[in-house]
Amino acid sequence: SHGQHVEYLRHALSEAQKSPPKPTNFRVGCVLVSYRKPQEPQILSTGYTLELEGNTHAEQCALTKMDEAHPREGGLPNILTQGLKVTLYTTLEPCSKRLSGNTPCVQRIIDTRQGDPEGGVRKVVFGAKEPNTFVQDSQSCRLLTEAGVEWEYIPDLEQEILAVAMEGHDKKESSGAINPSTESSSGAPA
Ligand SMILES: Nc1nc(=O)c(N)c(NC[C@H](O)[C@H](O)[C@H](O)COP(=O)(O)O)[nH]1
Ligand SMILES: [Zn+2]
Repeated sequence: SHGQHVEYLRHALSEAQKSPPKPTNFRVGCVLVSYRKPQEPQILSTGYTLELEGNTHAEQCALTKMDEAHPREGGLPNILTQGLKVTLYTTLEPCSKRLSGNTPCVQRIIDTRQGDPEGGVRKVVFGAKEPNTFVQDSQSCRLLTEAGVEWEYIPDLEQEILAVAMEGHDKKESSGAINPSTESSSGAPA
């Protein structure tokens, strides 16, 4: 339900807050949730940007941690079985291009579905579109749809999500900022 989606996006946002601010990426949080029991969804894994060693993304960390927690089950396609009915929550739309050239998270999400079309990550819920700071015109949603992965954009927390995501970016004076010297001299309330 919408309320559940917002609840898990808020959980993902609390994960994003753990990420060290950097000007070269966004601070993102991710939560993997199983809806095997629709009335009692279960958190399977969480991740945040740079949580794991290297230049890692939040979704990448949540998926890798899930894989590493089940070392003898032969990889995510076998771990994320269709019975688990997995939804991946991420504060920011998953990437489909990374300036570093590392594997985009959309590819990592699609790769969890090898073989069993009902398995792997079945749905992605995100709380904000990727700002055009690094890459423009994200193809992520089209790629997910083409791969049979449902997705849903829930904008309820978008402003908070973007503020956290861009914490490490230099704060340019926003073009619309009211500069006191341009205020009317009358000082009368506008
Ligand atoms: N969904 C998402 N989760 C993240 O954890 C993260 N950091 C980004 N960020 C997207 C942004 O487009 C890339 O961070 C830049 O393109 C730089 O690429 P690298 O991150 O250095 O590979 N996006
Ligand atoms: Zn990514």
